[in-house]
Amino acid sequence: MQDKNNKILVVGGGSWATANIKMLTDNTTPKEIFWWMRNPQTVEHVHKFGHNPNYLSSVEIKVPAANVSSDLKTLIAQADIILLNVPAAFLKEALADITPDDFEGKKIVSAIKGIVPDENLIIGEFLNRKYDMSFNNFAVISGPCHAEEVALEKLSYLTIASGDPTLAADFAAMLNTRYLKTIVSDDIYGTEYAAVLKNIYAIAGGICHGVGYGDNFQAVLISNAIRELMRFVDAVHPITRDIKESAYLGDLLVTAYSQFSRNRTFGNMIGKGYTVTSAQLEMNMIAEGYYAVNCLHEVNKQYNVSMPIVEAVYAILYQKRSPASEMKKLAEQLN
Ligand SMILES: NC(=O)C1=CN([C@@H]2O[C@H](COP(=O)(O)OP(=O)(O)OC[C@H]3O[C@@H](n4cnc5c(N)ncnc54)[C@H](O)[C@@H]3O)[C@@H](O)[C@H]2O)C=CC1
Ligand SMILES: O=C(CO)COP(=O)(O)O
Repeated sequence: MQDKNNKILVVGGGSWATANIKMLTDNTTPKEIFWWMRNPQTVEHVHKFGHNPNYLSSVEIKVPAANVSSDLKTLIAQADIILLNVPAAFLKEALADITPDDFEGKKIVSAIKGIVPDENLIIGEFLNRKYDMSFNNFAVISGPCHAEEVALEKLSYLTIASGDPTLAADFAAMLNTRYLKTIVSDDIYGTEYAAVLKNIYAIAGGICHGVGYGDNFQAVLISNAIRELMRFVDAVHPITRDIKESAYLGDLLVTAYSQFSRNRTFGNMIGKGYTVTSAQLEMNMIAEGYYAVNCLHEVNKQYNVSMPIVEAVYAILYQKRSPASEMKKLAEQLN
């Protein structure tokens, strides 16, 4: 990577941002890392102790204290590449003071797996429409990868998708480590939408578990989910893609089966009878699928793809329908 692109700002203070800081600093390609965290007290804790007190607190933060701050505008001015990593529901709020001029000449990489509420736009589209960002200056990081396993240095694979193959390859080279391998792709839409949908399917899986279905049913649900996902991404962005690749099927599998999955955990609580608010309070982490299903329900009005799993989750979370009876109805439609 040319020197011009070696100043990287990570935006967000959650688990995945912390894991991304670890990957970037464990990788030996020369670079300078900056980190934006919303909360000044958290910044102060990182300055003093070199750990994020709230998420993945065992990870040692090897970023100079002077580069960690809650002043986003100033940090953006210093960076070449901005890695966005706040949940989609809070992205507009995080960027409230940022103008298209602030992003001028910068590359933006999104590690967010969500849709911007109200706008109903995936992150690439949102930045393109609101900040005039070109898809050639944009990349997405996705794939089956839980922050908790990165902290444990368990072998993981990420896909970097961009309109610019050089940006994808250069950013991938900044992440590769002993425990992290990268794959590059040009499918921004498919990669983003697959990541959004798998969160909804993980909620569905969690709800089914919560209401008492077993592993046999879960396997059928997930095999229907990958077909539903394929129908949708093919309708939105019809290019040749192999849905069995890690960024699509792999991401769905990890979220559907891992003990670390936020979305599945959230769904499980809903299935057991928690309200949305009590499940959210109990988690202290964000289940993107909760916000995404509302957006997807809207976006799909334009495409009319058959999405019975998305619709069942929408009915449970937004129309207060009974998880048990919605899942019973859904079960009739699966094969
Ligand atoms: N955790 C993971 O393993 C992975 C997460 N992602 C994606 O990364 C993005 C960030 O998620 P995580 O790091 O998992 O989040 P998290 O659930 O670990 O942390 C929640 C984050 O949301 C912030 N937050 C909570 N309430 C807020 C509010 N009212 N206003 C502004 N910010 C608020 C918190 O400060 C924290 O940074 C999501 O889009 C997620 O889908 C992607 C791959 C893996
Ligand atoms: O996207 C993720 C893993 O690839 C994280 O989301 P979950 O925690 O819901 O699985």
